[in-house]
Amino acid sequence: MAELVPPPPALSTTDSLFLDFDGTLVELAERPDAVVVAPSLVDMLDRLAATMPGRVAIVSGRSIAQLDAMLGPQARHFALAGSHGAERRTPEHGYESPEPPEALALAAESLRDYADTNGLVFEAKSFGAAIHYRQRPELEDDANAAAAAVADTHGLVLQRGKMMAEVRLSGDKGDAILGLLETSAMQGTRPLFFGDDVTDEDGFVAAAASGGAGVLIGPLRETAALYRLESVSALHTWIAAAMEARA
Ligand SMILES: O=P(O)(O)OC[C@H]1O[C@H](O[C@H]2O[C@H](CO)[C@@H](O)[C@H](O)[C@H]2O)[C@H](O)[C@@H](O)[C@@H]1O
Repeated sequence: MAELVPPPPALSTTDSLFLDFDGTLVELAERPDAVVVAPSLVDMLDRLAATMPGRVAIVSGRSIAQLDAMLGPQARHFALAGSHGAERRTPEHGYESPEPPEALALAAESLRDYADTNGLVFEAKSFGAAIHYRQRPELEDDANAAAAAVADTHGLVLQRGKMMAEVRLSGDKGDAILGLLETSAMQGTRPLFFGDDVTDEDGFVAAAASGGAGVLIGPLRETAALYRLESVSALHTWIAAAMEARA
């Protein structure tokens, strides 16, 4: 595997930034609700959004409600694609989402039962539900099989993630990025997508196909990303340097 270099810290008026949340902007935690969002990070994102009006987006597996709760009112200053792209909020179009099918609620109930029975963390989301086995890693195969069966029963998509399995609506982060690139602020810009997880690979492919690039956060692995940054804090440093270079 060839090593990947960091992206040049150069931002132009023709760039758009797409940022994954968990493991990219914030460090992973033991539980979904234990993530720490430093006020300094929110302030930095706010300044970034002011530097690149309409051209900063968070693209996350989290729901927009979860992102709002963690980021506070400043989350309104950038675009959000939540629930792996099933819902989004942009300055141009406001909030957009499909009607959640009844199957989602039924699937969530099944996953909650499974999590309760097995001592796993259950996470309810707006367009999906997840079970987390970080506290019981020995259940990885069983939890993934259970989530796969629930997804299959209810016609939903199985999404594997870091120490979790989720059932959700179809679509992916690549679709989310391509959709956001059609908004007037981002049209024709070069997308850079920063992400750490396998769920971010669709986004790396979409960014490259649109003339931009993916940036893998964390250890090197097989990836469609063109660049790599070592860690969450390396990304924070990169954003600060990129803003400084533009100032
Ligand atoms: O697309 P992302 O913004 O990276 O969200 C992906 C999932 O992130 C969260 O789970 C992950 O982070 C948790 C907190 O650090 C961690 O405990 C868990 O093991 C990770 O998988 C979130 O809870 C999920 O809903 C997101 O889909």
